[in-house]
Amino acid sequence: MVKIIDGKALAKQENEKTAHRVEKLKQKGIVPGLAVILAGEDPASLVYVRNKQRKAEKLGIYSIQKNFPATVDQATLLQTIEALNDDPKVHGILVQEPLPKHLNGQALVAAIDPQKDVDGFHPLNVGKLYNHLPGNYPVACTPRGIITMLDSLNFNYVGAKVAIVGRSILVGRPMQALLINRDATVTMIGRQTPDPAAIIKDADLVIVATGKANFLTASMVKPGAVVIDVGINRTPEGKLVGDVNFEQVKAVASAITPVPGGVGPMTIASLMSQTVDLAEWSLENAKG
Ligand SMILES: Nc1nc(=O)c2c([nH]1)NC[C@@H]1CN(c3ccc(C(=O)N[C@@H](CCC(=O)O)C(=O)O)cc3)C=[N+]21
Repeated sequence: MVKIIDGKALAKQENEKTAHRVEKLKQKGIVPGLAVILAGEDPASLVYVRNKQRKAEKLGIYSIQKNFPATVDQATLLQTIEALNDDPKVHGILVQEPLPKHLNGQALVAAIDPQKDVDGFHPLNVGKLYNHLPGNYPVACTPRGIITMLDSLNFNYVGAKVAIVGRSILVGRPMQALLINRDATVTMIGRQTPDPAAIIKDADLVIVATGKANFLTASMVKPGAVVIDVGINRTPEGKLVGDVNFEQVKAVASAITPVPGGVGPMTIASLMSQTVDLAEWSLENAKG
């Protein structure tokens, strides 16, 4: 029997822990703070940003939103980031993707104080993750949520063969680092990869983040593999679907994430717990 990995239930568990940690911090006089910067009116972004803010408030996290028109210039956003870097009420800052084309997203992320980089996208934090350095630093929220899901299955990383489809800095690359740091053998699949189907068919764990509905079909998957679907696509009828043909693949996989109710809710839960991590770490740093 296939296990459907319930991202909503796991996110609820994590959020309960987060709310409890927020309470403890409040007893020490600290309210964890999250600032979200949004430029433009991408409809999906508006939904995610609203969800993040709602969840933050529900968990007792202080939430600030900085909204700008799509025409906002780079300097204004840099000034906003600098002010948030200096604001002691703010422990986590993120710049919502995608950004309008005229803006330099990398320069914005690099301007965030690495200790407030709640997305884990700052080059310093990416470098720490890639080097598998010890110590506390933020990591990208979607891969972090996927690790929580795999841990809930007691997934055996050591020696596992993993195929990751998609090489973005949001998902594929940090996912690769987290998995190789756990002694998995990871193959990255991009547009130019020869014979991706053969690589996927050999994998014990397949993570798909391509943005193509129905990319992964049953015949591509090794029987008993674990399948994680990071995709979010809207069908012409307005239905939300992932990158995996769920109905087909669930007949072959040993465990699979649904869309919606899989990776998405875990991403938000990870963002919330990482905001609290940053607040806790700032307290430790203040002690010296
Ligand atoms: N700087 C930055 N950080 C991000 O973490 C980030 C981003 N930019 N840009 C866009 C992606 C996407 N993302 C999602 C979060 C939650 C759901 C989510 O909750 N999905 C629900 C369904 C929500 C719906 O109905 O649309 C689900 O899968 O069950 C989805 C996608 C975060 N992202």
